[in-house]
Amino acid sequence: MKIALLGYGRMGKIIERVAIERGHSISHKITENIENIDLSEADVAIDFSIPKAAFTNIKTCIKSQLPVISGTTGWLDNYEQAVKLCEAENSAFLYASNFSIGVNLFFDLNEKLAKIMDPFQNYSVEIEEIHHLQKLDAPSGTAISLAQQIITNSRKEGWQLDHAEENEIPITAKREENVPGTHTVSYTSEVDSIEIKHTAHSREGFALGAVIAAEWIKDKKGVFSMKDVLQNLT
Ligand SMILES: NC(=O)C1=CN([C@@H]2O[C@H](COP(=O)(O)OP(=O)(O)OC[C@H]3O[C@@H](n4cnc5c(N)ncnc54)[C@H](O)[C@@H]3O)[C@@H](O)[C@H]2O)C=CC1
Ligand SMILES: O=C(O)C1=N[C@H](C(=O)O)C[C@H](O)C1
Repeated sequence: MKIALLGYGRMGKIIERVAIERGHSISHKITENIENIDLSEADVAIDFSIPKAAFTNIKTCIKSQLPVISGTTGWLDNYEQAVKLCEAENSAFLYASNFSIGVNLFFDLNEKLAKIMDPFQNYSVEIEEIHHLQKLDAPSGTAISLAQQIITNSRKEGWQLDHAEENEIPITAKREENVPGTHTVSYTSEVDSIEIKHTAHSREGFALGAVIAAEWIKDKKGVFSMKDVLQNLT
């Protein structure tokens, strides 16, 4: 499979190595605007770029009938538009705030825990994410996914960075040198705390999940999530 890498930074370079190890080749290594680039040689595009470029990259691929997966975070205001365009063009698109298989298992745990905890209103829930100093967006896309899962499975109605109202989930975003990505969901009462935590030890897991998702979407049409990919792995 020939892969167009939209974004060739920290993630793009690791994805290149993982993809080659799995027998694929890289047709494009793109680090700037793709609108005038011929992508016809590629079988699939993997977008790990920057928040302000992701939507244009995704639109360009959808309009060219090039299946595209995106891991770029911080562009989700335009997500619904990408979904509508993909449906209108009968193309293929998958966004995941986190491609790591471990984080997607953690997402399942988070949904289950939110349901279990909801009747116990003496526990307050909060989310903490820690990432490296170069990260452009806050809170992380993964923290937003965790918050949305809790909202769907509890009485919480929204989330806020730092200061949340009673009916909202507070998210704390910390930036520390060389942290690939750590997420904690905690429920605290006066007498105790319950926590679930995912710690990425490197970026390998994100990259492997992205290549697996790209292999999976290659011959499909539609809008997908990592849940669709994982259903077919087990
Ligand atoms: N979903 C997931 O599993 C993960 C998501 N991420 C997200 O992926 C994105 C990229 O992360 P990193 O590789 O660490 O960032 P990075 O800053 O190392 O790389 C970004 C790359 O995008 C390029 N770029 C800039 N404008 C572009 C354009 N118009 N089109 C294509 N490329 C362009 C830059 O030249 C650079 O090569 C971030 O949004 C990050 O939050 C990161 C890790 C895992
Ligand atoms: O920017 C990163 O590095 C990461 N971004 C993603 C996010 O915003 O959740 C995923 C991962 O945590 C690494």
